[in-house]
Amino acid sequence: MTDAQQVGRRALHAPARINKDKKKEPDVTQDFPDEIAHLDDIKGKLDDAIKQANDSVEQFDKEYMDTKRYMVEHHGEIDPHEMFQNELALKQIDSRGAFAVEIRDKLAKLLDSPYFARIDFREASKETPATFYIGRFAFSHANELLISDWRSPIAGMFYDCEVGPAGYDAPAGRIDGELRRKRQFKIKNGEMEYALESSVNIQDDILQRELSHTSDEKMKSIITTIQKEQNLIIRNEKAAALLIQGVAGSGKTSIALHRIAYLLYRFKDRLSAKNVTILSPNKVFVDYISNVLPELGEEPIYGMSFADIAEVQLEGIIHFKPDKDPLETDDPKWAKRVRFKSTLDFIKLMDEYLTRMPESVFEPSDYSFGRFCAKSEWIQNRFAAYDKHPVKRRLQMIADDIHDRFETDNFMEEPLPNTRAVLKSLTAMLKVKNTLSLYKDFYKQMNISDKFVMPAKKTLEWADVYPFMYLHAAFEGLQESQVIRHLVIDEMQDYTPVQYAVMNILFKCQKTILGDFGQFINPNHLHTLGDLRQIYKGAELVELNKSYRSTYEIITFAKRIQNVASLEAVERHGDAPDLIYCRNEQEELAQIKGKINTFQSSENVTLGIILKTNSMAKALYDVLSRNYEVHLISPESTTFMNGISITSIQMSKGLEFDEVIIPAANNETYSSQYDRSLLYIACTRAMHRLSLTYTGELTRLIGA
Ligand SMILES: Nc1ncnc2c1ncn2[C@@H]1O[C@H](COP(=O)(O)OP(=O)(O)OP(=O)(O)O)[C@@H](O)[C@H]1O
Repeated sequence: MTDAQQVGRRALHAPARINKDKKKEPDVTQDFPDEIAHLDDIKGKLDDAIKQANDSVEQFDKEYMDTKRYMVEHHGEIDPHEMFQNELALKQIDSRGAFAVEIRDKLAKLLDSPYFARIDFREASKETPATFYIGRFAFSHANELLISDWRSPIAGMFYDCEVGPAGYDAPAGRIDGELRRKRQFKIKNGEMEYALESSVNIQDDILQRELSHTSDEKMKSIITTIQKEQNLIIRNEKAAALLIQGVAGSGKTSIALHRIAYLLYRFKDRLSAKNVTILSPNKVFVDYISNVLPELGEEPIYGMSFADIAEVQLEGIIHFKPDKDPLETDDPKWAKRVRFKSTLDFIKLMDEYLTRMPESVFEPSDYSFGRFCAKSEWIQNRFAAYDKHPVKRRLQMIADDIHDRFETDNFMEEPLPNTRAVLKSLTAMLKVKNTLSLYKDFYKQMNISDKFVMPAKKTLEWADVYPFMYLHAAFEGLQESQVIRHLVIDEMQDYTPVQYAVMNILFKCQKTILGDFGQFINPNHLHTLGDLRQIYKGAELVELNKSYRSTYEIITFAKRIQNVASLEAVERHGDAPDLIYCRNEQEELAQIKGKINTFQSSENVTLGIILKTNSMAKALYDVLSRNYEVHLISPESTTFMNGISITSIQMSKGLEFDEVIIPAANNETYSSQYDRSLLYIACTRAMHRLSLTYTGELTRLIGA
């Protein structure tokens, strides 16, 4: 921070963990008496509003009970019409009551912390500035807007602009002017903890203060400290597909969720939480992020995995095996098959096959019924005309056409075949009857039969599931989603081009796709960010290079493992990572137990013990659970909990812990280039403290 900036700000209550030099702490009441008075005023008005909201909730309750009682007491006497009217009334009271409860709950949350910022903005056309307080939700009282929602256009200036010339895009057009003042507050339990006047964009020390907190059980909202580059992503309304490549801890997941909250607010008339879904790596992660949207006053969104989608699409068509853990599967032929199907070239191969497929599988002949006839050339022409549709749907459309044509010609009212009978005859003209035969044919035609192996009858291995769906889309068609209007794909680097190709068929909607190609988890995936950009040609790509999660020391250490040149740490300091040599495994276990004991007596809330594989995690869990209360996060787990978690690197993706221990950090366990990425992921899960224990030689992946 420059001297000028230092002068431009007055910290009224220096953040506890940051300001280590013991300056006299400023007094909030003395330095900002106007803000204390304003807060009291707002609290009074919120109290009023809460009372009114309570009255209205009680009123709806009473109305509901009265109507219900009336219906019960006059059950035999009420005619069906009146009964229907009463039931309708009940439903309406119920939904209005639920709305009143929602308002009351929002007000109660506001009372705890009504706002976190104030901006004074003078529009160019006006003489005096207007004051806006910015909070989690908007609040109006007696027709006066007292708090603006953080997502409102005007609030955008708080994140984007410094004091001086500023402006924002209002629904009616651009409004320019001057930002005269920017203040930030921390209000907790209705009390002002600190206030800060600032001439710089979001204060670093407030950010640091937020980051230096110990973790919560679930991911939390970051509206008070959203950074300018993050705000740009959150408020991007236009991009049909937004690709966010961000280093570990850069806030990708957090921003994606805030973006959803923003879009739900901005397009409330056409977008609701049920129109949004997030594709994420596992159920623990879905649980971990589940609080963010409710905290922002929105309904939670639905989370699903690629396997969930495949199950829905392939039900009754074919079975499939779950993906194998590449770290625990020693099968080079399988690995080769998986690698082969993980590239953009593989889609190109499928596309090459698909351009010829319709004509090669359908060989029409004349279709006749009595004196009626549809010539093969005519059928062929109709088939070509419907080339935007899957093969089997085309046949359905031709069957309709034939039926219509015969009916038009049928002036003698002779008996005619129904469409189903016509379709049956047309289907008989197909050389391939189902997608499985087609899928096999693809491998045969392309001379790659060795790349397709079925683990059991009518069962695909995981690497074939999405390629199969891709062909199925062209042959029979997939069930495209009409409900989903925004799709979020997290951990984008984990999915192959063909999986994206299928997603694009299923979800023709706006997409936020985020991840980090520096955090590769699957050694058998060969695709790159460049491939993804080829798939999403018109997409906007945003890169985030600043890591907010971990201390400077942890990030500097992680860079010794994987030298991501662009990776930048925030200036938040902590202990240097601890590298602990142990003579043997018993000693290593004793060291881990020592670290657990220290953790238990510290103020930290979460400790992650992260091992390379799921089976290593299970083995350590079996030992430690004899003496400690520990949670195992395995692929079957569904929830994230405070306390001590033992898990694999694969399962730790997307999660974070106050403290992380990485056992077995030796050459034997971590040696390949691929292990580099794994170790990097494990280290960057730590927020405040990191320890690595090892026997033998320390992994050589940790550079100087
Ligand atoms: N502007 C911010 N203000 C406060 N905290 C932030 C900010 N941006 C990110 N964070 C915090 O940084 C941490 C990492 O965020 P998040 O998990 O969204 O990052 P990510 O990029 O998805 O990480 P990874 O890829 O490593 O899983 C979270 O604790 C989040 O709250």
